[in-house]
Amino acid sequence: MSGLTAQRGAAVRPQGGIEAMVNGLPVVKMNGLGNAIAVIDLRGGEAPLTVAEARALAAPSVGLGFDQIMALHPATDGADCFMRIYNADGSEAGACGNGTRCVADLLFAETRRDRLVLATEAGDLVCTPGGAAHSVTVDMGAPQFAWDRIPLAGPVDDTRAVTVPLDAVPGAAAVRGAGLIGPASVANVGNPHAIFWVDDIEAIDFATLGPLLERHPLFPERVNVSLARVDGPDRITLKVWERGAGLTRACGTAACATMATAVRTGRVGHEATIVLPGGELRLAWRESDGHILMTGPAETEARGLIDRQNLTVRFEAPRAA
Ligand SMILES: N[C@@H](CCC[C@H](N)C(=O)O)C(=O)O
Repeated sequence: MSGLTAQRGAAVRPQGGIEAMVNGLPVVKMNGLGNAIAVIDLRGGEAPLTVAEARALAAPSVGLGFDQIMALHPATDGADCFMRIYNADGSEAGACGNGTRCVADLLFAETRRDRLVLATEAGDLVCTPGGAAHSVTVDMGAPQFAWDRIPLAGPVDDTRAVTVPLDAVPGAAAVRGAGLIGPASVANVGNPHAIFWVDDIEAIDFATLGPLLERHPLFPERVNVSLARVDGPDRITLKVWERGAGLTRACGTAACATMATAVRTGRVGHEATIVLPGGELRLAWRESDGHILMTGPAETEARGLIDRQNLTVRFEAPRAA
């Protein structure tokens, strides 16, 4: 069994690769370019995770160490499953690019199919194999740019260059490198993103500025914040402060939003490599339908069972090589 398997008395869904077992919820610890993902299977009809459960599972003592949980629920409208996405702070998100690749990688193995439709609150995502082993291509849909779809706090004519006044945030203007932050390009790719185009990413104290920008009053639903440096007509280096998770090794949706806004502002062509601290993603903005295609890896680290009563995790012993 290649999916999220676990040992318990009786499998509820013997056909499934991600089987709900009677003494715990199966969980797979994965990563997409170092973005830490926990995939939890609730397709047996178990109750959705609560904010408190998601937060408790994020505690370092539990050992899951995730940036996001992808919780799988029964499919609706013919999709292969419905995904609810939780950040480490317990908040829910409409999209997670790296997590979607992780789920698709598990379900490719479980279903032996090479096309999956994964439903989210923000829409259906079509996943296909990305070429190399455990590489996945996700059609992330069409990005939105209207101010009220980001959303922003008030009308802005040109969302390609939005001024984010630092004096609205106590202390922000004094942070090292804050003066290097110009207007942001904003986009919603199932979740909200602000991309600041900079020449020197490392000159900015992002660990301090990131959380201040995430909660800037311009963004009523908070925002994922990226620092982007254009290295050439098909290459961008990116560092991301994620809403609800902080600095992560990679953020798939940030790469998608960066791609869309970079094309929109004439910075790159329709295909590019986005370089994140955890590695590279291939991005394409398809002209025929305006959809963003993201290709990158998914990696499985460990499988285990969650005891939902006590919110603890027991990992399977690693298999002998
Ligand atoms: N890591 C993700 C994005 C997860 C959600 C985000 N933090 C939000 O709250 O919108 C990705 O790979 O896209």
